[in-house]
Amino acid sequence: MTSVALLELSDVSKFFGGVKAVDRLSFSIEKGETLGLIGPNGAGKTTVFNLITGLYPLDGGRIAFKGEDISQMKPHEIIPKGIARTFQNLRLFPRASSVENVMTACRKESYSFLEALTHLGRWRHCEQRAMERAMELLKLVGIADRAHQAAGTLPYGHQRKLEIARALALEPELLLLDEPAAGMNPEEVDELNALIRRISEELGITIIVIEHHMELVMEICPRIVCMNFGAKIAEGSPAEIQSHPEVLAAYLGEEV
Ligand SMILES: Nc1ncnc2c1ncn2[C@@H]1O[C@H](COP(=O)(O)OP(=O)(O)OP(=O)(O)O)[C@@H](O)[C@H]1O
Repeated sequence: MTSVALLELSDVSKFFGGVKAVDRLSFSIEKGETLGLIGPNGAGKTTVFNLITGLYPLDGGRIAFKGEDISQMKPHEIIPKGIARTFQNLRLFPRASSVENVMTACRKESYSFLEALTHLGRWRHCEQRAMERAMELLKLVGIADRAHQAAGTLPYGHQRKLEIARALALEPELLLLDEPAAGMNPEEVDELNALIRRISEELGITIIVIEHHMELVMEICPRIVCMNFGAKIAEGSPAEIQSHPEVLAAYLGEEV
């Protein structure tokens, strides 16, 4: 029996008017892999994440998660299947504390309206469990000391880590990271490198990472897909990608 890829994109397309944002793109990722998705600005990378998570309907092709066709599903149907993401433009609740931001994603058990109103019964138990889990995740990403600070007042690098903690609270099998190193200083990028490895190795989560920080991508991703103008132009190991003529041409003037 052949094994089924965790996620498989087959001939996926998305058009915005005359713009081919994603053009017959195919790639797959196996459970446990960390895959890099790179390409120049406007190549279509974020649109790929928006298609995988159901934010946009596909104009062509098919996306399968664990063998199940999720192409027509909405985000609220896809997320519980085990796919979580972070956003290029952060989407935190800025006035809520860090721990509250993570707790919004943790809560899974249900309680009655009356229990919520009175803060009694299952409500108290659920809140306690969610708080403990959220604190564990803040510790994992290295910002537990900022648990009670308003998210919007955190340094930018910390906000990025907080988004990762919130995505992890959904207990995903597949984590999509959209430019996690954006706005981070070199020390924070090193910490992010270690964090992504821990998420992969200790939590066993499969990861696709969109990133312009080439050194980081080359270090953490054994396999990389490179896009340009919506299409895949190369796929391979960091060494193969760095010497690929089409990749070099796409990044003309930029160091890969
Ligand atoms: N909602 C939208 N409406 C219209 N055009 C869009 C929309 N989203 C993306 N596009 C266009 O689709 C193309 C791909 O955009 P996308 O954001 O996916 O690229 P990207 O590779 O993530 O770029 P970057 O690295 O700059 O974030 C671009 O030409 C962009 O302008």
